[in-house]
Amino acid sequence: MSWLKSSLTPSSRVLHALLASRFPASLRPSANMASDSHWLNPEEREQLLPELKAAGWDDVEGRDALFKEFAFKNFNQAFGFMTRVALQAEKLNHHPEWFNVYHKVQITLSTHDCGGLSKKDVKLAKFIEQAAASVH
Ligand SMILES: C[C@H](O)[C@H](O)[C@H]1CNC2=NC(N)=NC(=O)C2=N1
Repeated sequence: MSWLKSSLTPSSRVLHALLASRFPASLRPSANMASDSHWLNPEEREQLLPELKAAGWDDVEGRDALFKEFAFKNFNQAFGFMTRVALQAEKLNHHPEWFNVYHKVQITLSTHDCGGLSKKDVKLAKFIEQAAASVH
């Protein structure tokens, strides 16, 4: 990881230290830069996560994951939303962890393959936001 530290800018070095303190090395698998399913590095997090946080996605205590609860007018709207997300999840081969009770849908996003957040989670979260916004 020393190469990573030396290439970090001061701000991302601070973020890296924060991440390192929050996620022990055993939980930070080696970054597989080959695909969108690699663990997001500090720079990618600085770039990609603020937009989702502003939309209401939160960190999950003790996990490198994102969480958001959606509330719709009724169950039909909630389930229609879930159906659209489910079809996109299949297309992306990237699936949410979710819970639905009546008009509410709770969604947690993380990438099993890397043990934390990846670009696939960001991509799915953005689709989820669009799907929720188009429910009338
Ligand atoms: C074998 C298959 O590619 C994997 O199980 C896919 C499917 N859906 C997935 N969904 C999520 N959230 N994380 C994954 O790592 C993942 N991997």
